[in-house]
Amino acid sequence: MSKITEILVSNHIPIAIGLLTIFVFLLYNFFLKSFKRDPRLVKFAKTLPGPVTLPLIGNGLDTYHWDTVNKFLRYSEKYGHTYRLWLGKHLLVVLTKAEDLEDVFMTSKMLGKAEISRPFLDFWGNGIFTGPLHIWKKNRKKFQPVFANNAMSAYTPVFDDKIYTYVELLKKLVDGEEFDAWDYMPYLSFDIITKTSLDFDSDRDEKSALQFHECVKTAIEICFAEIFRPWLHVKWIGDLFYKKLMDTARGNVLKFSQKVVNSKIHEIKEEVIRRKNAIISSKEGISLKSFLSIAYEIQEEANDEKLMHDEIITTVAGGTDTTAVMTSFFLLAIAIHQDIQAKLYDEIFEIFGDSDRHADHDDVKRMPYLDQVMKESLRRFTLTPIMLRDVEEDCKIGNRVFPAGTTLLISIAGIHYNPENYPDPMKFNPDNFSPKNIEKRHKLTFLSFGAGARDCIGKNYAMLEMKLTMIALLRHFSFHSTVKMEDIPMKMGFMITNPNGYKISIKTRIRKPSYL
Ligand code: HEM
Repeated sequence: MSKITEILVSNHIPIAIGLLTIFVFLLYNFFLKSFKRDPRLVKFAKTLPGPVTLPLIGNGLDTYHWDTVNKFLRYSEKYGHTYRLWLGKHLLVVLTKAEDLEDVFMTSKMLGKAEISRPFLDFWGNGIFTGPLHIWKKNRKKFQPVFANNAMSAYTPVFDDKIYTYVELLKKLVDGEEFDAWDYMPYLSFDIITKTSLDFDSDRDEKSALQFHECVKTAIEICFAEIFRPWLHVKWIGDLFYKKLMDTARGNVLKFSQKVVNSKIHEIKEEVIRRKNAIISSKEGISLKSFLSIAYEIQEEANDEKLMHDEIITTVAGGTDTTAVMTSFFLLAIAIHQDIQAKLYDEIFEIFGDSDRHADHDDVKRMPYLDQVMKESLRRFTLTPIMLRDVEEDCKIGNRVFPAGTTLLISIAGIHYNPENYPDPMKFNPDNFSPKNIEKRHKLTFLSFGAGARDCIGKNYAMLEMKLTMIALLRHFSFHSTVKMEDIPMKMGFMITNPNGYKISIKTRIRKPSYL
């Protein structure tokens, strides 16, 4: 029998109530201290509209569940393009107006990732996605040449080789039942990113790919929970729920990274020497070993092996689910919109006719409609619906001065789904990206790859990979689906997904344009 029960049983109820009151009082004070808000932020928050806040947790009951990003969209309709939320001691200001974002992306005072997104560090560490500014500045510059536009031709043969392996696999599904594109796309993305960045052949090693994907998914979900459920901001409480899971996820991807480095250490060292003698900014300077050798150099300079693995994990994670989710959504969208698919194939036919020549980087540049459809997919299925940044010094954004310490929640979804930017925003309409329509809009109304100095370093790479994939697939197959556009659910976390899968069927492509 426990002490408290004994006390109750022996009729000492007042003592028990007293102890309970003291416990609740101590707990309240603990949270009061942990969630103490900066008076400057409190004063600023009072000037902004926003939902009712509760003591201590603020708007934690609005943001604790997985529908949070959808809620942000509904709040934008109610409170306008700039509104506030409190999560514990953190003041979040949600921004959804493209003009205001100019002030955010044009200054160096808002380059740091938000303090509230600290849980990301447990998985991605000090890699360029999450690392502190002084490390990010140095390392982003070092990796820039490997992701530059003129480096892409070094990767094109790999893209091509891996994509055609999947073309062969998909041939077995021709004229069959509907299947889930997701059963293929993550493996293709993983094969491509591991070969191009690590010169490592994962060759449809489903176990590694699946494990990597599961670990990243787990980490993203834990981060989402730890950020948007303010009671988990207290580190020991967050750890109580998630530390073991997060440690396992990180441990598994680390093992993969260590396996690759150990198997390649001699080649990496040779490449470090070769790169020192090459002109790095030219495409000849870039090879499949460049990324790994830069990561190795970073480790040597900082005398910190963890940093090399942080960079490897960051890039492999950044290059797997992102392109896999987007190509899956893209296939589903064109399978539903046969007219768009026909127009896309016409553009492909215009360049290749019925030849079997494989596409290269230059072909891609001659395909404006493919670019439009790709951008519309990135908008309509906004992969990363939000970004978090901290205001490091007082700054003017729009017509307000934001005090240092404010967290900015840049709602990419809020911008992409705003009918003022894109009329009928839930319609899949590649004309949104016709040159005429692009010209009419503010440039920051398309934010799929972020913007400014901290935009997606892999954007050229991702676009080329996805476009080459689509060209190869469309030249071999036509895509069909019984799914309706309005029935596609979007689970909005830090990365959107479709919990129902991407159900498509395929037929052999008849190599004829629609006008013949
Ligand atoms: C459809 C594909 C992709 C989309 C939509 C996408 C989107 C984004 C966005 C929005 C950011 C900014 C995040 C923030 O500031 O919070 C970002 C950053 C980043 N992305 Fe991507 N990404 C894609 C593909 C890739 C690929 C293929 C790679 C690697 C090869 C990659 C690597 C990174 C890295 C390392 C960062 C951090 C950059 C920095 O902070 O300097 N991404 N991405």
